[in-house]
Amino acid sequence: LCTVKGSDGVILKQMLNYLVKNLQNKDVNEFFAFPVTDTIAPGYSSIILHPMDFSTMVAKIETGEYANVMEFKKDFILMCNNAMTYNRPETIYYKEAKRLLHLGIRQLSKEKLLHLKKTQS
Ligand SMILES: CC(=O)c1cc(-c2ccccc2)c2ncccn12
Repeated sequence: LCTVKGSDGVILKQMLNYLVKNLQNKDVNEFFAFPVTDTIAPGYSSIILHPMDFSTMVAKIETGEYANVMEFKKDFILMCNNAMTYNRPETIYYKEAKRLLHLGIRQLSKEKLLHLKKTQS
């Protein structure tokens, strides 16, 4: 049961869960599924000060930390930019981040979200 006040929170959560699932499906190697550790990426935590990954985004959706889609989009862009900062352009991680970023920006574009909102209501 959601009160009238809380109803938009439920709809936003549904929408964000739909969007994060769509984006995760594009990360076929699951490079962005979990936080990058210093073990697999030497010096990562001293180079990347604001780490982000899909599991963290999913947790933030559940705990209602995103007030709107724009805040969610910011974390997605942060996650891709981190990978394009730490990894060299010739690496698969950089390339995957660049591809994911472009696919995500398209999916999160205003017109796409407007259409999604219409289909939701
Ligand atoms: C996202 C990212 O920067 C990343 C993911 C990985 C990664 C590799 C294997 C399995 C899961 C994540 C990674 N490994 C070395 C250097 C960077 N990375």
